[in-house]
Amino acid sequence: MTSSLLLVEDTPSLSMVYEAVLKQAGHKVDCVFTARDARRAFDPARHRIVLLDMILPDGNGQDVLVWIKKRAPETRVIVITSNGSVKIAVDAMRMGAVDFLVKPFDEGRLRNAVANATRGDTPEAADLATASDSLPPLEGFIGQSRQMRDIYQTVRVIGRSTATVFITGESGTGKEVCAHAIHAMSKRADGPFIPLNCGAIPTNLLESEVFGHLKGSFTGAISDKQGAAMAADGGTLFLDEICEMDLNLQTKLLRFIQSSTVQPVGATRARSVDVRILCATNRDPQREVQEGRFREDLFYRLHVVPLHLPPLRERGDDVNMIAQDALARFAHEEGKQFRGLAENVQELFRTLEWRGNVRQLLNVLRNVVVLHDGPLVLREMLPADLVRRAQSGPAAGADAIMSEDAALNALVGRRLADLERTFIQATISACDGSIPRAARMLEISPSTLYRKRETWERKSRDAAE
Ligand SMILES: Nc1ncnc2c1ncn2[C@@H]1O[C@H](COP(=O)(O)OP(=O)(O)OP(=O)(O)O)[C@@H](O)[C@H]1O
Repeated sequence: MTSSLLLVEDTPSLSMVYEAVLKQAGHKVDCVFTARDARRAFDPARHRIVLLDMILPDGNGQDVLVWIKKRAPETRVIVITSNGSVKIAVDAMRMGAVDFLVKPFDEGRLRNAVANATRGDTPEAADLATASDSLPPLEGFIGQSRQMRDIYQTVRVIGRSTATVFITGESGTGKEVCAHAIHAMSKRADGPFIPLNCGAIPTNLLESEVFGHLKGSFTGAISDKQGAAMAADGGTLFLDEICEMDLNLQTKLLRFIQSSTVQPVGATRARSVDVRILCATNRDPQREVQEGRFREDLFYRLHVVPLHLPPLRERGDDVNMIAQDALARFAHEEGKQFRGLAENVQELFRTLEWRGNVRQLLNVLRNVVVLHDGPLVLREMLPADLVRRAQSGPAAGADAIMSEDAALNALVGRRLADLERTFIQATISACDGSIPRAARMLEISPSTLYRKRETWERKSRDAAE
């Protein structure tokens, strides 16, 4: 039997265009317009590739996809979705679709998707093999847990779209790493990636950080300033801790998203920009909406594709993979001999709550490396409060807790800058990764803490490169 492509698209004009393009590319095409006809017409022996619109007049395409995959798992289904419904495409990929086309798409994209499906080498076909352990993590991520492999797969799919992504997850779970990975997978990868931490900037300065200002527009505006939105033109703007933005600025952000124009403070005219927005929060955004702290219309505008990063405690042995990598890096930077983690430390790491997640883990290891030497990280080298919190084992024996004198002696001879970093990081750790709480405890402003943390992270990155 000659093979043919089954095209399920209910808009007659679009169906005709797709059919013409595919015929020109040498394919035979059977066209149907409804879910019912798709089920009737589908013949596994004839239709090895199906192009399936997700919105049909008599049902939804997802049900047809499931129906087809049940009968003929080897059939390659390419789904068609409307602009803005990338989440549906992502779900369809999880259900076994090999590729997706977001309307409006051009002829070339249609031909390529079908050609790839015919050869069986769609990027997604490879991604579906993620299920196999072979797919490497995304840049910046370490970990092979099922939860994280799901994240890598989703990021690979949504990276190619232009949709806004709303990343949630506890503090230190890797939301910024994730945003960067989405940017790096996208067509904008050569454009700028501009991260902006809305929580780190005092409220009265945030508007000018986002949208820029003109010289003289307010006291202290001594020269024109380009905001993050303009700097991200042609690339990606990552708004971290978006829920910290006040309602007034949220309104301006909404206008920016709707109009794709930026109006710097003090300017009379708006300028067009082409920016993809990614945002993140460690709060529950729906609750923020319910409690009136976050505009509902902005939330729905941003919440096109939600992505939730699991806490470290749910990622199994990822914790020790990350720890091992960080240990090697920190030991190299500090000129220490550490080679690995003692067995009981690995066990402890697997059972800890890690309220500050990966960042807390990195801080703990940084402290250990600064204060001790290897070859192994031993349980007694860990901060006493961390060991005390552990649920398993005999917890903190009195021996494990250094006396104050011993602790002070261990510090003498170290550089003040290292001590400040170690001390601040230990405080953040003790506050479960919460910068605002740590700032209160240290009696300094959260923005100072954020700035210090960013400088350290940048230095570590530079040293690693
Ligand atoms: N899976 C991972 N593997 C290795 N390093 C990671 C991983 N996830 C996060 N990190 C590192 O942990 C630190 C915190 O990550 P990141 O800043 O992306 O977290 P976040 O969720 O954005 O935090 P916050 O909520 O405080 O803004 C960074 O140094 C990052 O490089």
